[in-house]
Amino acid sequence: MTATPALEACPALSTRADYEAALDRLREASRAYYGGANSPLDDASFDALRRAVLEWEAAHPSESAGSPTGLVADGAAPAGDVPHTSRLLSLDNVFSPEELTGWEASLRRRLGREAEGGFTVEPKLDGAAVAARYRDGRLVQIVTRGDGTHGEDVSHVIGSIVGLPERLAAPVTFEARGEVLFTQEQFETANEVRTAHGGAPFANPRNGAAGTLRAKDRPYRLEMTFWAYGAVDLDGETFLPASGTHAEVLAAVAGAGVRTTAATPAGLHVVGTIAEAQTKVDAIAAIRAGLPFGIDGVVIKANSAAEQEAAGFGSRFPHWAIAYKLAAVERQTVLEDVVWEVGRTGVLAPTAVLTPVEIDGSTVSRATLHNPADIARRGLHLGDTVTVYKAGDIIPRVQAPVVELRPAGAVPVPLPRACPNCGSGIDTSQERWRCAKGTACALAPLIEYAAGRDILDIDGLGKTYVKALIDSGLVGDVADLFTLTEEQLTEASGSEKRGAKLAEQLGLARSRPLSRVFCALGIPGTGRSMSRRIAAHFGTMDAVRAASVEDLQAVEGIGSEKAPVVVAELAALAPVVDKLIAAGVNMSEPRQPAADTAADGGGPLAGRTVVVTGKMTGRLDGLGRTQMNELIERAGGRAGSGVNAKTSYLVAAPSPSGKPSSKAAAAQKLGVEVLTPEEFAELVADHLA
Ligand SMILES: NC(=O)c1ccc[n+]([C@@H]2O[C@H](COP(=O)([O-])OP(=O)(O)OC[C@H]3O[C@@H](n4cnc5c(N)ncnc54)[C@H](O)[C@@H]3O)[C@@H](O)[C@H]2O)c1
Ligand SMILES: [Zn+2]
Repeated sequence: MTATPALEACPALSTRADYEAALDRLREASRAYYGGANSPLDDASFDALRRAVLEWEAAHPSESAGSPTGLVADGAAPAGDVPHTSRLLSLDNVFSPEELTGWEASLRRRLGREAEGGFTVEPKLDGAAVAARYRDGRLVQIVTRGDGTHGEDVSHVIGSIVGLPERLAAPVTFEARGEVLFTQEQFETANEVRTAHGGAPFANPRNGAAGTLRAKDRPYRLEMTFWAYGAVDLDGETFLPASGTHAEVLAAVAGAGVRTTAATPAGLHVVGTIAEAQTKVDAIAAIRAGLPFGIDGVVIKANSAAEQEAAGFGSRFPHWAIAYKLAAVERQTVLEDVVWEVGRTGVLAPTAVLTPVEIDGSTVSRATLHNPADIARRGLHLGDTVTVYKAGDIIPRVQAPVVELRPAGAVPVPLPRACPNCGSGIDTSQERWRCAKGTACALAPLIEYAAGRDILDIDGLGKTYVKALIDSGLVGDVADLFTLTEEQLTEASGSEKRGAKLAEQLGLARSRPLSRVFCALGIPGTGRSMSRRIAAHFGTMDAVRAASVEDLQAVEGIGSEKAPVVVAELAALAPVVDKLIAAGVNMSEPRQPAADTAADGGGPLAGRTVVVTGKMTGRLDGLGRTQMNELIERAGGRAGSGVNAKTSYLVAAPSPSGKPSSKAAAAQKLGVEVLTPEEFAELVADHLA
C-alpha cells in the first residue's frame, strides 16, 4: 500500500532537530496555504503536526522563545503593505462541549460575571478573510488578512464577488469583514475554466479562494462569494450603530446591501446561554453536509460590544470569540486506480480506488467519478494525491488533484476503449458512456435490480438464481422472467418448493404499477423517481411509447439531452415491452386519478418537497421509503432525501428516546415544518392507497 501523505496522528517530537524540521514543514505548508498555492498537507495533518510542535514548545519553554506559533497565521501569511483599520485576528479553538463550557468559564473570569448580553452563533466559513472598504457607498478596496496588521490589496477582484456589490443604495462609509470563498458550484465552474485555459485545477475551494485573491494577471475571472461576519467604521464616519451588539452590527451591514452570515443557510443566532449556543452548534453541524459551501466549524461570540471590549484580545485571537471546530471532512490521499463497472442500464460507471483514508470517523477507499468528462474536467492522473470530501452521509467525492504532488511520469486516467464487461464497442455520444449492447450487456445487474423490493418485488429471486436463469439461456431480458414455467423455475432453483414460490411471486409481480415496470426496463436516466414521474404523466405504457421527444420534455427533470435517449431506447426495447404485454404484465398506473392530479400540478403537496425520516406509524404503518415517496408524488409533491432550505415538510415519527434525529434538528434549525406521520396522513388522506 502506498504511504498516505495525510498523517493524522503525529508522533511526539523528541529532539530539537525534530522540532525544527517540524517547524520547517509547518512554515512551508502555511506559506502555500495562505499564499494561495496547494499545501502539501491537508488540514488534519497540518493541525496534528502543529499540535506536536506546541507540545514540544510547552515542554521546552526556554528553547522556543520567538516561535512563530504565537503569531497570526504562524507568521507565514504574505503581509502586504495596506495597514488594517484595526487588527484582523485568528480565532482560538475548542473541540467539544466541555471545552466550550471551559471557554465560557474563562470569559466569565475576565468579565467578573456572566456574559449578560448573551452569545451569537454563526458558521465558520472555510475561505479567506478579507476587509472590504466602502466609501460613500462604493466598494473601493479589498484587503487580505495578511499578518493581521497589514494585508495585501486585492481590489482587482472587485466586481466578481457575489455578496460584495460594487455600489450600495446609500452613500455609506464602513469596512465589512468577512470570508471570500467558492461555493461548491463556483468551485466546479472555476476548475472547468482553469483546465480549459490549460491551467491546473485548484485542489479545494479554500486554496482556490486564497489563490484567486492573489492572482492579478489571469486571462479569466472567477466568481466567488462573500459573507460578512463583522464590520468596523472607517474614516471617522459613524455608520455602524454605536455600541451595537454583534447581531446589530451585522444587521446594519445587511441593511446596507452586503451579505452577512445571517443570510447563509446556517444563519446567525442570538442565544442567552452557552448551553443554547451548543444546541445551535449541533444544529449547524447537522446541516453541514447539505450546505452549498464548506464550513470548518461554528463561531460563538459574546454579543454585547461592552462585554467584547471588557474581554479584550490576546496576540493571536480575541478573548470574546471562539471557533468550535468540526471534524475535517476533506483529506488528501492517493488515487491508486480507476475501475469501470457496467451498471444495469449498460452505462459505464468509473469509481476511484483510493489509498484508504479516515474522514470524519469512517474509512474512505472509493469515491464515484461520474463520467469520463468529469474525470477530464478534474484533470486526474493515476498516482495523484487528491483531495477527497465526505460529510455526513453523502457519497465521498474526489475534488481535485494536488498537482504539486504529482509523481513524475504520471499519466492521465486512462479511459476504456471497449466495454469492460463484454468487450463490445462503447457509445460515447453522451456524457455518460454506454456499452453498445445497452441493457443486454449487464443483464444480471439489471434483473437483480428489477427483482428488488422497490421495483417488481420478486421475493426469492436473488443473485445465484438470476445467474442460473441467465446461464441456462432461459432469460435473455426482463420480460423472459414472465414466460418461465413452474418446471423451469424448479429446475433453475433446484427445489420444487422454491420453484412454486417463485411462480407465485412472478404472478404477483405482473400487477405492479406502470412506474415500476417502466423502471425495470433499465433505460438510462430513469431511476425510481424519474420512472414515477413518467408513469404519473402518461398513465399508460402505450402513451409513453407514443410520446415524442417534445412530449417527454414536459415531464419534470427530462431535458433536451435525456428525452431523445428515452425515446430511442424505448423504441429499441419494443420487443421486450411487447413480450411483457403478451405475458400479461400491467401497463398502467392503478391509481390513475391521483396520478393525474399530480401531473396537473395539483394535489395537497403541489410545489412542495417532503423529506421522510424514521419509522412510520398509524395509518402510514409499514410504509417503507419507496412507498412513502410514491405517496408524496401521488399527492403532487416531490420526495427529497436531505433536509435543506427548500424542504417544505419533514415527516418524522417522534423518536423513542425523545432526542431529535439529525434530520429533525436540521429542520428545526431551518424552520422547516415537522409533521408527525398522523398529521401527514391527514394532509394526504385522499391519496392513501
Ligand atoms: N493545510 C495546511 O497546510 C494549512 C496551513 C495553515 C493553516 N491551515 C489551517 O488553517 C487553520 C488555522 O488558520 P487561521 O489561524 O488562519 O484561522 P482559523 O481558521 O483558525 O480561524 C480564524 C479565521 O476564521 C475565519 N472565519 C470564518 N468564519 C468566521 C466567522 N463567522 N467569524 C469570525 N471569523 C470567521 C476568519 O477568516 C478568521 O480569520 C487551521 O484549521 C489549519 O488547519 C492549514
Ligand atoms: Zn458490454
